[in-house]
Amino acid sequence: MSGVSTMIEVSDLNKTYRRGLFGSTATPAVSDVSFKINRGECLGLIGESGSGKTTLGKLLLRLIEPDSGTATFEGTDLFALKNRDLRRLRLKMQMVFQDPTSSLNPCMTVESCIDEALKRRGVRDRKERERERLGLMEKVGLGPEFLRRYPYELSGGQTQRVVLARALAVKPSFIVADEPTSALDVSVQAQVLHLMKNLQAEYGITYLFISHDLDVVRYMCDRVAVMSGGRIVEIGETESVFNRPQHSFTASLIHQNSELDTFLKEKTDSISRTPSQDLISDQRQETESLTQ
Ligand SMILES: Nc1ncnc2c1ncn2[C@@H]1O[C@H](COP(=O)(O)OP(=O)(O)OP(=O)(O)O)[C@@H](O)[C@H]1O
Repeated sequence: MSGVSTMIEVSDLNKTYRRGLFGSTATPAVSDVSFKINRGECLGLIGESGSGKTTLGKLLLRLIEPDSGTATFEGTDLFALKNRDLRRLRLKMQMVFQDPTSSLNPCMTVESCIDEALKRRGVRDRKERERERLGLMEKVGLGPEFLRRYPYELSGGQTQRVVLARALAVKPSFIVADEPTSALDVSVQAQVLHLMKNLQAEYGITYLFISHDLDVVRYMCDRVAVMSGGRIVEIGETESVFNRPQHSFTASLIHQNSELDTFLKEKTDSISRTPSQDLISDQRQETESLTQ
């Protein structure tokens, strides 16, 4: 593809969690993982629970350290960075977690949360921060009145919007979104996904989008990587992976998803049909008995 440039390049990344005396209990989480993320794209990461998706996201943000392997971010060796250089790079990378409520400090108002992020970016002027705060709130679809609220005074969807505003405050170029909407109601989920897509288009943000929900991944992502047992078993354009999976694991994941969809649809249909049909037939019987 012409005009495609690499933002992140990962080679042979490995991470094993160790616990117990001298690390006697080992859980391999990421094994020999290599892939690229292009600038401005949304790369989806799917796979069964425990396959290493979150660990991979955390490794890319240097929230945890790898055992071996390399990763570059815009050509810079990610794992060689220290202190100030690492702090500077961290401003370009943000993470949005599944549970928005635990992402915000409960003792800080929305205003202080966003203000802190702006200060971290080095915006010294108070008036300038105030202007940016209002602009960010508008971008995520929240009025200025929300600035005075504490996290416990927000709904799940509003909290995730604040989390996005705070992430945007540092002007990131890369966001790891780990199940960002799975704790939200379906209608709110759609609004937040739509917002994330708009923000991506407006700011040219690159996403690593981790999700169990294949429909969400299909809507959001340009390409998708499939993880199983700590390895990436398949990576490609989203539609081609969904329509022509190359790996048996991907095929079974898609199959399970469509079976689940059918099951849930049948359940919802029967739940929404049964009471009203019962009610109609009850009413019919009542009417019939009244007219007899
Ligand atoms: N801090 C930790 N210490 C020890 N083991 C861990 C730790 N975090 C994760 N693991 C283990 O590493 C493996 C990969 O976990 P990870 O959270 O990356 O998977 P995941 O694909 O994101 O799962 P899920 O979809 O359920 O969130 C799992 O076996 C998990 O139990």
